[in-house]
Amino acid sequence: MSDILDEVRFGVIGTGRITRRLVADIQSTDGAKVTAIASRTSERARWYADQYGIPNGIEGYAKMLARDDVDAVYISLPPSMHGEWSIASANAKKHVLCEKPLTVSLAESEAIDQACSENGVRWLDATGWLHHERSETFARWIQEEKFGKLGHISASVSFYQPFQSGDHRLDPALGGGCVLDLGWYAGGFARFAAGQLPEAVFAEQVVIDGAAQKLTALLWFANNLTATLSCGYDTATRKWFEVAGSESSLICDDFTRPWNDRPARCWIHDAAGSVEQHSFEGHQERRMIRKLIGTEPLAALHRQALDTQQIIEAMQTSIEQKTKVTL
Ligand SMILES: NC(=O)C1=CN([C@@H]2O[C@H](COP(=O)(O)OP(=O)(O)OC[C@H]3O[C@@H](n4cnc5c(N)ncnc54)[C@H](OP(=O)(O)O)[C@@H]3O)[C@@H](O)[C@H]2O)C=CC1
Ligand SMILES: O=C1CO[C@H](CO)[C@@H](O)[C@@H]1O
Repeated sequence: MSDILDEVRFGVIGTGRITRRLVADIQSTDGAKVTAIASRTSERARWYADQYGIPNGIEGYAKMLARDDVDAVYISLPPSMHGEWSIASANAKKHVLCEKPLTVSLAESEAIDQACSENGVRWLDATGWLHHERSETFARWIQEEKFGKLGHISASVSFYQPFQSGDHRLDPALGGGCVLDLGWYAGGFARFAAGQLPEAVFAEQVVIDGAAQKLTALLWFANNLTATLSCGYDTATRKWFEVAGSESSLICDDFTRPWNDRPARCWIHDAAGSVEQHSFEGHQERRMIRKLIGTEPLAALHRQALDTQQIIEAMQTSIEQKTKVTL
């Protein structure tokens, strides 16, 4: 029996920067295709559909959800709109692939999980790196204690962003700011490597032009495992992740979305000074889409997403109250 449904037809909501990448990823995934794209305006919907070879360009997101030729929805909107449209998609009996960050609060993320479960549809957040073969290998290595006893995790995620006016990343009302936008990657990696929620979190942000543009955080896990997170929009692409153990340390670069035309790398440094390089081929987004439209349980990925949302919420509380927050 195939682990993939015969053919899953995706509708896309939103026509932003990342959409064209994911549309191409869906179109090139076995068992998936894009049948419709919805925009706030008919002009943009039609232009986008023509440009990217999508059969239907639709004005208004709700109309997409009423279509019979859509089985799953990819939601590519500013973060404050993720909850509303994911839940509406689930209630319309469509599977949900929602961009990161899943939502702007743990309660809203849990509501997506509940709506999908009540409607018998599947959901994933579009956090591509989790699905790369490299990440799955890290999880196995950590499980096998390849690095010895874990002592520290470090995650740095930054992009140099010369913002254009109106960018949702600068608008707190749209879920903007790097605590959610980039903290999702860094906090998510810490949760992934630790395999659990932290016991406590302390975070600080730097606000520039009305939005958080830098984030620094400390996380404390059980058994004296600690993590440091550093995110920002003010330095050139910096996507380093490190897992340090009693015997060796794992370092990897280009973490969030390794380009498809070059291998994803990592290095293991041991106490004697030797360095081992590993390379992984593979297309993380296609693997992610196949998991969504497949039949394997997604509970562990849901837990990862909900825990990441909880870490972000704890960081937001810590920033607001200027105190260490216990989870
Ligand atoms: N997985 C990844 O690697 C990446 C993920 N992302 C995530 O994808 C999502 C979208 O980001 P990005 O593509 O940069 O966003 P854009 O600003 O480029 O696009 C967002 C789209 O949302 C729609 N929209 C609806 N209401 C609003 C509003 N009030 N303001 C702005 N746009 C609105 C618009 O589509 P329309 O007008 O057609 O309806 C717009 O094109 C975010 O959650 C972001 O975090 C971003 C980059 C990479
Ligand atoms: O997820 C993301 C990765 O790339 C961007 C930089 O262009 C981020 O801001 C974004 O939201």
